[in-house]
Amino acid sequence: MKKVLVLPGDGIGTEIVAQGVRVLDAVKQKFGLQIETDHALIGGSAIDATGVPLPDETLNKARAADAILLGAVGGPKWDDLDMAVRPEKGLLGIRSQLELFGNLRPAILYPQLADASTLKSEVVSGLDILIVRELTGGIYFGQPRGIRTLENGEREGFNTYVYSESEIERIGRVAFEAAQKRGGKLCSVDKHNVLEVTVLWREVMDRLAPEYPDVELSHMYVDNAAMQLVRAPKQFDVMVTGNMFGDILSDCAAMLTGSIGMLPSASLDANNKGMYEPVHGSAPDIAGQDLANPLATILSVAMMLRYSLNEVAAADAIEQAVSKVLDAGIRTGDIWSEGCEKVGTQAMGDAVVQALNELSLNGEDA
Ligand SMILES: NC(=O)C1=CN([C@@H]2O[C@H](COP(=O)(O)OP(=O)(O)OC[C@H]3O[C@@H](n4cnc5c(N)ncnc54)[C@H](O)[C@@H]3O)[C@@H](O)[C@H]2O)C=CC1
Ligand SMILES: CC(C)CC(=O)C(=O)O
Ligand SMILES: [Mg+2]
Repeated sequence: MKKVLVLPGDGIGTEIVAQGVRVLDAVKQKFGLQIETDHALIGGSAIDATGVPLPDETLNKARAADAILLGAVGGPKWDDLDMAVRPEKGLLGIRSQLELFGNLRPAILYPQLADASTLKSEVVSGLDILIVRELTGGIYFGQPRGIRTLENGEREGFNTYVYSESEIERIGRVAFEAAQKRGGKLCSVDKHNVLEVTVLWREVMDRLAPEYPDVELSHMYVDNAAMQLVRAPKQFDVMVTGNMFGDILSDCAAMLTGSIGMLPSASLDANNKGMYEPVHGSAPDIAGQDLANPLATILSVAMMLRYSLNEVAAADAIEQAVSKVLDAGIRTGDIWSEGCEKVGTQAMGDAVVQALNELSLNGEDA
């Protein structure tokens, strides 16, 4: 029996994870999977219930699980330097405690959503890129950090952008291996002209390259990468970058696919144990209104089945069910376009479950 820990979190986290769990239950039934789920608190809801954003009980359950499904954390109620996500706590705490350094963020445009993309369809049609983001180091974790008062009474805030060679090498290997399995192109994104840490980053990527002769490595500055992502995104296959640049570039890539509500992610340790979550946050502006798009979370369940639970057929079935729902013109508001049926979070979950149930086990319609 495999164990999945479910961490709904805050805001829309509870709404979207509920749909993800329904879809997981549906594939369990369809494929006879032996997977048990348990729930725990994280983020603001954990602060409210226990006083801390990452209770020991949650961390212990996470360590014992084969995979974790997370919604999102944080919100204005806890936004004292976002207590719910801070590195030593909450979301960044669980990522670093479990050493989930390898963050895979695929940005795929479903052809049915070409109209929802912010770019012209000829620029994005067929888009399929993978952003590999280092997740447990870099400026989000570097020490020292803080806000201090200077002698003149003025305050200054400071953070440290630091990566060791071994941290760069291990994320580099994840990216090179991903590129080998995909289109054979890897673009490493840095700010080599300004930041010493990324001089080292580039050096390590170059040093790894001869071990992967089937991968064509290139380098790009992050400002240009942001521009190229919206100018000609199909030039990219796999992109690898540090924690903060990857955070920003993946939200940018999200809009190429129509909405941030479409982007799933996997955060993996060295043994492919993983936490799976949508790329977006807790969206307090739409929380509790049945407006959130649950597809990023549902697609994260598919990634969980593929990467950590080794249930590839079930993962494929979820992705096919999502595609069928989009074929049928069913859309949440964020991906809606003229002529489509606008539905809420729960109805989108209903539609995916129904499409799954209608698939035959060899992937064709029943
Ligand atoms: N992984 C996580 O748990 C993350 C947590 N956060 C936290 O979330 C809170 C809100 O952060 P924001 O910067 O507003 O980012 P956000 O990603 O929560 O929202 C940005 C915009 O995208 C929309 N949006 C996000 N997910 C959506 C979905 N599934 N369907 C439709 N629309 C969606 C929101 O309504 C909002 O207009 C903050 O407390 C932040 O710290 C932010 C990013 C990631
Ligand atoms: C706390 C943030 C780093 C979360 C976030 O924006 C992300 O992981 O994409
Ligand atoms: Mg982000």
